[in-house]
Amino acid sequence: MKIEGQPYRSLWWSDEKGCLEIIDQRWLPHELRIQEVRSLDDYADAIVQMRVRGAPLIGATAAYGLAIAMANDPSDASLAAAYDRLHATRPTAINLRWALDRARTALAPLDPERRAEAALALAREIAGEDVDINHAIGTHGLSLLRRLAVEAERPLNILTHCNAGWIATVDWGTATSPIYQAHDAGIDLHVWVDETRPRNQGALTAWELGSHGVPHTYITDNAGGHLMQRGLVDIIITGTDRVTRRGDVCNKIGTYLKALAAKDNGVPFWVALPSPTIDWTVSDGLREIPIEQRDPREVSHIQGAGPGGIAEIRVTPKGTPTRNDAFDVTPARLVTGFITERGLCPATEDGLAGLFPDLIARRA
Ligand SMILES: CSC[C@H]1O[C@H](OP(=O)(O)O)[C@H](O)[C@@H]1O
Repeated sequence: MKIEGQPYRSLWWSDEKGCLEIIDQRWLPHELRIQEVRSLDDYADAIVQMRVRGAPLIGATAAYGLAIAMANDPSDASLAAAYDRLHATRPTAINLRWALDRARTALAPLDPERRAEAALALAREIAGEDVDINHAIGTHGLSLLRRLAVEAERPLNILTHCNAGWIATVDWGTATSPIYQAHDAGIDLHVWVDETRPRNQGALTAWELGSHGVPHTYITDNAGGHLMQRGLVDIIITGTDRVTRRGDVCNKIGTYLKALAAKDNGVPFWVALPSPTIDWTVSDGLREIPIEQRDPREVSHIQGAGPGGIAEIRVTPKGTPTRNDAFDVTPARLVTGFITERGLCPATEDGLAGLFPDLIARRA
C-alpha cells in the first residue's frame, strides 16, 4: 500500500544489499524506519521484538530467515538449528510453523549447495503468495460489504480489532483488504478502530486507514460493545493468528469480548482468514492453541510521541504486578463466518473443508 503516495510493502529483499529490508513497526505510527535484517539473530530479534508482526508477515520473515541461514551454512544441522531458532520466537501464529515446515520440506531433499538459492526463491514465493491471497480476501470481502451497504441508509460502520492490515502482512492486509477495496469501489463506509492495548496496534490501523483516506474513528478497547448496543456497528471484521479445523479463532487479546458483544447485539462477526492461518492439526482452540505470554512491561508501560520524540512511560505504580496474555480464543459458535481467498464460508469444519478439500487431503 502507499505511504505518503509512495508504494511500499512491509518487507522486501534487496538484491543490491543482499539482505532483507523491513519496516520496523516499533516506531510506527510516528516514524517510518527501515531496517536491514542480515543475521539469523537479526531475524529472530525482529520477530520477538515485533519489528515485524502479524501472522502472515511473521511467516514470510521466517522463510527469509531460513534463506539466510542456508546462505551461511547449508548443512542439515544448520537447517535444523535455524528452524528451531525461528520457530521458538513466537508460539501462537501458525503461519510461522507453516512457513518453516514448507521451507524445510522443500530444502531437506536438496543437495546442500542448492539450498541457499532454493530457499531465497521460496521466501520470495511465500511473500508473493501472501499478497495474492490477501487481495483475493479483499475481493470476496468486498462482495459481503457491498451487500450490507445496500441495506444501510448511511455509511456502513465496520469495527476492527488490532491491526490485521497491510503492515501485518506483505501487502493489502487481511481484515483491511475488504475495507480498502470497498472504499476504492466507492462504498460509503466508516471504521471504528479500537486501540488494542497493550501494544496499541490500533494506532497502526489508524495510520494505514488515514494514509488511504478511509474514514475512521479511534476508540478505546472497551467501547465496542457500547457502540454495538446503540446500533452503530454493522459488521465486525478481524484478522486471526490461528484457526482450528472446526473454526475456533485465536486472535489478539480482546477479540473474544468483541465476539460476545456482537452475539448479544446481533452484529455479524467475520474473520479474514488466509489459508496458511488454518491449523488443520488442532480442533479445540481453547485447549490446543498456545497463548503467548509477552513481557509484562508492555502492560505497565506505554510508548508514544512527545515533545522530545518517541518515549516510553510507566502507567502503573512501580512494582505493580502485571500479566500480558497476547491472544485469546473465540469459539466458532461466536463467529459468523470466514472471508478466505477462496470465498466466504461458515465457521465450521464442513465450511472450511468445503473451500479447502485439497489442504485436508494433504494432511490425511
Ligand atoms: C493479519 S495479522 C493477524 C493477527 O496478528 C496480530 O498479532 P501481533 O500484532 O501480536 O503479531 C493480531 O492478532 C492480528 O489480528
